[in-house]
Amino acid sequence: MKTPVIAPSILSSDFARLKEEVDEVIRAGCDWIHIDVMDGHFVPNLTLGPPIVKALRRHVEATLDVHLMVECPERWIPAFVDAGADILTVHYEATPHVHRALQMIREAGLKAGLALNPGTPPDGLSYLVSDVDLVLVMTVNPGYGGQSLIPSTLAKVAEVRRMLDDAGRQDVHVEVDGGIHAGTIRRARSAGADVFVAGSAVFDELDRAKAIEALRRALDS
Ligand SMILES: O=C(CO)[C@@H](O)[C@H](O)COP(=O)(O)O
Ligand SMILES: [Co+2]
Repeated sequence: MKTPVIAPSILSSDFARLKEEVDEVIRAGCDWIHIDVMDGHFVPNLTLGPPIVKALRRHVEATLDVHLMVECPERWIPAFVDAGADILTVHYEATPHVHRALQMIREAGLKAGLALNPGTPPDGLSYLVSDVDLVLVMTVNPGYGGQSLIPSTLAKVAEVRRMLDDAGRQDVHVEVDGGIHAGTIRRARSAGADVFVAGSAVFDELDRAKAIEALRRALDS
């Protein structure tokens, strides 16, 4: 089983103090930072773009795990590559050319992620198992932090892990995203996830190191 990774999502951080916020979770031992890019079309919220990723890249060594909740993500891949993203995850539902989008990410030398909304069956993954380095299973409907995990998505986590292992892709990360906190992380781990996005569970707390430690303890419980 892959070593668990906690990836704090900056969506719930104080954007006016972003560098300090990110430094704080890195000091607490996190080496992935989850960055939610929303365009107000694919999801009903608007967040940030390549300049913020570029600014963070100048200051942090952490893995920048960029979650593109945007229509036609293939249009944005070059800009986020130039900005310094390490992982670019595109939504299966966001383009008719998802295979091409994944190819573009890899051709640029980055890790390619495929995201599945709660209502999307994992069947399409069977045609893409060779083209992904990460599968992000949305455990909430995308667009906002602080939502509750949708229990039915955990069966999909297990199905995705099984599909990847059956295809000999044990190397591919399975990331869960949305509603992950000390009360849900263990179930997500048991279902087969190894990367755990945590936004409000970390940044809504005053003591982030304590919040991250609580997630780690819950993982081991
Ligand atoms: O992509 C998204 C939301 O669309 C997530 O990355 C959220 O940022 C997770 O927030 P929490 O549910 O952990 O508060
Ligand atoms: Co996300």
